[in-house]
Amino acid sequence: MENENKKLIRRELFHFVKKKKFLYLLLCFTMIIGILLDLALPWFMMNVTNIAVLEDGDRFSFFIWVGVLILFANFFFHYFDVFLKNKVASFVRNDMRKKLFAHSLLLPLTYHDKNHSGSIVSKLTNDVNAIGDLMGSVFFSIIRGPLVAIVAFIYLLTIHWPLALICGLIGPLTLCVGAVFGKAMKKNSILLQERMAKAVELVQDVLAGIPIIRSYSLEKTMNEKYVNSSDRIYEHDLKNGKISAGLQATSSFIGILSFLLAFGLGSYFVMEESISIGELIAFIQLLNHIVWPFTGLAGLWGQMQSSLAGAERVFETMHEQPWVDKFPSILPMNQTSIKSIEFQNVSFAYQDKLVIKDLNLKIRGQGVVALVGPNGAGKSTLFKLLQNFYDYAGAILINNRNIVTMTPEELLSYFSVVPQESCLFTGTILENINPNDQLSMDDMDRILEFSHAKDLVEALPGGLNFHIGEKGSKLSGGQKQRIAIARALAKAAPILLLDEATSALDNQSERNVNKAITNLMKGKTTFVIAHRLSTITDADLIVVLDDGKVVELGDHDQLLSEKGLYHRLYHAQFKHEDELVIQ
Ligand SMILES: Nc1ncnc2c1ncn2[C@@H]1O[C@H](COP(=O)(O)OP(=O)(O)OP(=O)(O)O)[C@@H](O)[C@H]1O
Repeated sequence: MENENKKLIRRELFHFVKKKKFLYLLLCFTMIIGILLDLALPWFMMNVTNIAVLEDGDRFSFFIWVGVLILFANFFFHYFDVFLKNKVASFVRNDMRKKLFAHSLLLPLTYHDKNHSGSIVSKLTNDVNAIGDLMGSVFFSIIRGPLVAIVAFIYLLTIHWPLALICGLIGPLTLCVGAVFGKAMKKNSILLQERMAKAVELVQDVLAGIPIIRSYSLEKTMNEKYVNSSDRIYEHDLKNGKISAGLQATSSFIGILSFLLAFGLGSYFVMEESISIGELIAFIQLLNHIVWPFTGLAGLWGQMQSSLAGAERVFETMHEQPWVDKFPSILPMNQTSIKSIEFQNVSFAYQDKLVIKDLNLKIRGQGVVALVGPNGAGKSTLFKLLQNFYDYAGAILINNRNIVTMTPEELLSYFSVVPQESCLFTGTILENINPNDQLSMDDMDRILEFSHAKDLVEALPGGLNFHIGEKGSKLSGGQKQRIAIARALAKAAPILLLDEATSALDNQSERNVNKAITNLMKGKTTFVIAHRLSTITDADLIVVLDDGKVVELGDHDQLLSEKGLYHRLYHAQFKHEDELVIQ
């Protein structure tokens, strides 16, 4: 299974190679030229030394020009090599980022329920960057090192094969060292990335809740959590440092050992006159290309493995089945009038927890339907099921059509939603009310008037172009809610889903917004989740939910006279309000 997974990831990564094959071919070309230039230097040193020993002035001046040529060619190809690798890496990062973000937007709510949003942030940053490095410099360095070593070894054989064979033993030795350290580095790098992802999740949680942190004096606790998280990162960082130090020290040991060996034996062969001084210099220079690629390979191998682990995390998300295959188109205006909405034996569980239990409910025509019930009864869940955000057992029908037979565009065009928390986006008021730029300024004017947000918008600097800050942080709770109501009005759908929509408003605003909502509700079907039962006494139908089931149904007076759960909830609330007044 794990191997299958690895194969799949390699195939995914290979897609990039196919997509950018011209760039990869160019990089292969610059790599080969780079290798030849690496080997040209020892060849140059050998010749210049031999010429100097022979005092051959004519050939010396020729080799000076060869040296200049090698120098500039090296500069030129080095520049292109690094530039092209960075270009590939940037392309891969950009491509992955865009695909991952788009895919995240299409993932079902079940995915977001199970995974912290910080994990997607971390995949979009750390993991995507690591994949970019892998597909650029790391990939080529891993190929280049052994290639250089093989070519250098062949060259060594041509200079003096017995010495080459003795020194060539260094290659497998460095490979073993690399394998040992590389394995340790891989394990630690994967843990390091996981720790970093956890730290991002924590930072995101904390920054989103700064006001609460302040109110509850949670600074110390949160700081301790972050310190703890950062210390875990530090531990793995330090361990990477230790492994890297061990690797470098051992590499250096083997490197120096090989030089001493080559120098000692080489000098002996020079005395025996089976090798020239120039050849000995070239030999030692070439040894570099055998020792360092293998020792460097260990670090690169570790880096590659941790990048592959990042790729695994990214592709895991990319392979999650999306809710819809492509972005739904901009929702059409839906003028359909609602004749009926029906829940038929609907059951639903979040993971293992059964939340809606064989629920049956039929609503006919337009009007206001209030959903009431204790916390956790399943009211908000019904809103989500109505929009088909989760799979469930049973059937939900709108105008006698099962909602699962509708396209997402068709289904969602039925609803305007005002959530409990207004859920505004960083940007201007205009961008929040009219995100798809569908409305004319006249429409906007009407909507602002209708939602009693006109005065509020006019009082803000820049009016509709006022920047509301992160999630509307520059607006009061009531102001945010009025903008959210205006956004719902702008959609003008036939079913309104109001989740405690007026809970954040002051009395005056609530009156204004209620007037707007009353206007809007005409000819529509409105579901209201209300905890303050005083706000829904006029509802056409009150549905009392308890533990995922409909336990009572009727209007306010009927339900009070039944003296059931609604009666208890209503009187408990009023008793509580009376107590508050008496105090
Ligand atoms: N995303 C989720 N994952 C797992 N369980 C959830 C999720 N959302 C809600 N629940 C659980 O489902 C149950 C019903 O939640 P729901 O939000 O529908 O209740 P509610 O009636 O709207 O409650 P409240 O009045 O407190 O807003 C609760 O027990 C809740 O813990």
